[in-house]
Amino acid sequence: MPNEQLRRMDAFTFPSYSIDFATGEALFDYALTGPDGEQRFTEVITLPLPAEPVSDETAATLDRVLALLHLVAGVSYYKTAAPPRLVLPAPLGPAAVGFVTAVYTKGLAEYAYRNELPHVLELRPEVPTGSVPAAAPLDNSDRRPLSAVGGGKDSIVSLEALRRAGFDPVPFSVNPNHVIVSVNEASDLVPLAARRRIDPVLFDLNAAGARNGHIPVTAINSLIAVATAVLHGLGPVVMSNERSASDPNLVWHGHEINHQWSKGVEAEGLLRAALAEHAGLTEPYFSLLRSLSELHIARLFAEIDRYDAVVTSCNAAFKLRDASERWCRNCPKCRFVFIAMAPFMSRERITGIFGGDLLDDTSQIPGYRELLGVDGHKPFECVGEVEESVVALSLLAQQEQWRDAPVVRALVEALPETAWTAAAGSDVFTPGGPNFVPAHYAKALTALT
Ligand SMILES: CC(=O)N[C@H]1[C@@H](OP(=O)(O)OP(=O)(O)OC[C@H]2O[C@@H](n3ccc(=O)[nH]c3=O)[C@H](O)[C@@H]2O)O[C@H](CO)[C@@H](O)[C@@H]1O[C@H](C)C(=O)N[C@@H](C)C(=O)N[C@@H](CCC(=O)O)C(=O)O
Ligand SMILES: Nc1ncnc2c1ncn2[C@@H]1O[C@H](COP(=O)(O)OP(=O)(O)OP(=O)(O)O)[C@@H](O)[C@H]1O
Repeated sequence: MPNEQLRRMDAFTFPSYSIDFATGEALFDYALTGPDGEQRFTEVITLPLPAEPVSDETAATLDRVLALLHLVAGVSYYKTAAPPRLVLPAPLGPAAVGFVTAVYTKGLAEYAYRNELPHVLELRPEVPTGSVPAAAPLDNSDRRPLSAVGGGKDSIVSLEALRRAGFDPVPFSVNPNHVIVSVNEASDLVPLAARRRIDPVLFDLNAAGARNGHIPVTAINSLIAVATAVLHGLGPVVMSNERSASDPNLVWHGHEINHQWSKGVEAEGLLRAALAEHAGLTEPYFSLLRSLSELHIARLFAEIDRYDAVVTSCNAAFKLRDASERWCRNCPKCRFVFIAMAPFMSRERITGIFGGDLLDDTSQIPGYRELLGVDGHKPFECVGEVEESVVALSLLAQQEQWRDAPVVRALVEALPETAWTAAAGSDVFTPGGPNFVPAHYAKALTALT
């Protein structure tokens, strides 16, 4: 469909979804409608099937989770046109409506900002009137947790914390690539995996110049994980989303724009509430690392060395096409993770993990100036707060192995006195802030410290 017709689309709708229990294949249908006709999309998500037949109770709970996933996974297709109307297919309770509204507004906020589409920030779904039958309550909180693995340092810290505390976690990933497969192999745990196939029509529309941008992918992966946990009779989905993920990058038209919104604590609370209301799940999902800063997590990661040859946090390694092998060593995330890990490792070890020494490479200085708040705003990437980068730099400046590295020297000179004062009083190693970690899981983190 030509781009001009896409831009005249009036509504985004959700015609149907279904699951085939013989294959685990779930189909999610979407439609953009407008004066020039309709553009349909189908996303296919294949869940791993359990060995035992699926009971009616499990199928009923799963159906409720898939109903939420259907709504949330629509963001990838909505964004090609950004029509003013978002028309939900069935009545929905207030918590679920609140979650879906936030996913399309706050989750698409960076997309709205970059495409200059302020109406997206104000989008309100049209919800058919009617009551929603109450879901049967399901408390699986004492079962083995499903631990989401993204291949980076954070999920490795959670996996090891859960294992060492005796929770016997099941690693789980959506579309595991070679990095995730290697991390799972290094863990020696038996993983579960789901497959997600975006409708190829989307790539054709992108190539033809359709609107594009960042989407709240963690919300989608989270619901696929919850669906898998329900299907396998497992316990809570354990995420590794840190405290700093809740911090916005900037404010635009009075709205916070946060690249990592669906990793933040607000999204976590809204998803939990939606799952409780719509699917009856009492303890479905939480982030074990929520109270920790990225720098703190990097320090914990340094205590674990069995994943050094495989750990990869760089997003370029997770592209659907033309992915990098491991760290690209030239993006904000590579720069941030390097400076966050460096204070807690030998120079030889971190150079081995990254395949190079970023603090020996002066072309990295402009990127580090952004991370340190000297230039521009916090990059639209999964990076920690400015304060965390400043604290990391101050630790490096005190270490013989790092203080004369050319990038460290240049950055130390670039930072104003006020930044050092802030770093000296920083609480980056003090856990804090709201979290949803159940009481009996709190010991998992102390197992690592
Ligand atoms: C890997 C990556 O960063 N991708 C972002 C990038 O996409 P790009 O075009 O360079 O390559 P692909 O990832 O192969 O995607 C091709 C197109 O497919 C569409 N698409 C992809 C995944 C999806 O779930 N929905 C989609 O619609 C999209 O049109 C792609 O162009 O740039 C895109 C545009 O800005 C981003 O949308 C891609 O981001 C992925 C969805 C992605 O997985 N990103 C994560 C690495 C990521 O950003 N994680 C955040 C968490 C944020 C959150 O709130 O969940 C983080 O680490 O901070
Ligand atoms: N493909 C995936 N399948 C399942 N969960 C994922 C996937 N990718 C990321 N996640 C989860 O989403 C959350 C955010 O991902 P993120 O990339 O920030 O984490 P990470 O890979 O563990 O660590 P890092 O921040 O070092 O990259 C984490 O809980 C992670 O486990």
